[in-house]
Amino acid sequence: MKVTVVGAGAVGASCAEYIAIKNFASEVVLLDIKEGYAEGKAMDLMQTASLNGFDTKITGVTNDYSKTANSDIAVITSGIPRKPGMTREELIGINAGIVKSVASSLIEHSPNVTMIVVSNPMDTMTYLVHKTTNLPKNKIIGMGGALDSARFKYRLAEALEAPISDVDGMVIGGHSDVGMVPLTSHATRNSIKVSTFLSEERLQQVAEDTKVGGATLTKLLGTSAWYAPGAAVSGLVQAIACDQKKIFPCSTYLEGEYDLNDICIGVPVVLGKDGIEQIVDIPLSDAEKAKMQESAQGVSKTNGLLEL
Ligand SMILES: NC(=O)c1ccc[n+]([C@@H]2O[C@H](COP(=O)([O-])OP(=O)(O)OC[C@H]3O[C@@H](n4cnc5c(N)ncnc54)[C@H](O)[C@@H]3O)[C@@H](O)[C@H]2O)c1
Repeated sequence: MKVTVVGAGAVGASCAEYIAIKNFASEVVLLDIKEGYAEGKAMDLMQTASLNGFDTKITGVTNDYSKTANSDIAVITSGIPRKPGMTREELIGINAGIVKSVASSLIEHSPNVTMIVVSNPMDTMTYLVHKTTNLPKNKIIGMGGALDSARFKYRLAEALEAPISDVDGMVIGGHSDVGMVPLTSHATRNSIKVSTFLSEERLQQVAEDTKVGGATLTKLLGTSAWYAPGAAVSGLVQAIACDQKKIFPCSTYLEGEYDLNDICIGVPVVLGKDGIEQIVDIPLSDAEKAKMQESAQGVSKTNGLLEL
């Protein structure tokens, strides 16, 4: 199993590290445009192999796509992250050009690759890959909901004063501060609806804290976060590489599901060896349906800024 990660910055390197530590891939290629940067990150990570007990071979390359040839899975993290006060949508001008050219270079050397898009604004970047490549839709996956759901579970556990392993919940919709739809009515603590333990006001607070989870960290760190994003990507890569058939909310191209068309947005999907193997249409309340439609309008507006 060969995995390429484009962008050896904060998220790319964290993602490569988690993939390696989970020890399911034979090879990870880190690629960056900055001379020597990916080579340095790869060497540093390889020097943790004997300490962390993994055999995955990590190599770093400067913009040499021939070294990525025949990758099974490729992750795109290249591009600029947001700074405090910025929205993800503001990154579109620079990141669209980067994502388009990176996707095309990857496919040139790995025509059967499954692509995971991370660069922001992620739903629009996933749509861009869908519109500008000939990859089938099941092989184009946007990562946002897996991270947002992890943040949701963190906030739920905090409110419940319960261990995170006792909590389950999912965030669908667009990967933006206003577009996320945390499914509070579906969230559970060990199969019991969280509304049994938390007031409606507290649940609303959990949802709001989840939606601004990225912005909260960007303010604290001065740039966007990387540990949880890297871990979330590694979870998707593992589900595909190991044919796990796990359900994650991912951005995928919709053709009528959730009453949406011609858009990539976060919905629950089954991930296995064929990438997105099923889109799971779950019943939503009227309020959740309305939030999903509103979220989709926001994503479509950003998609409208693309020069396709
Ligand atoms: N989808 C999500 O949930 C999520 C979460 C966190 C961050 N992000 C996004 O991921 C992206 C990366 O964030 P980061 O914190 O790792 O940023 P970073 O600046 O640390 O790393 C980005 C890397 O991309 C490289 N790069 C730029 N242009 C390139 C090109 N054409 N080819 C190859 N490499 C190139 C840069 O040299 C840099 O090393 C940002 O757009 C950020 O907003 C998304």
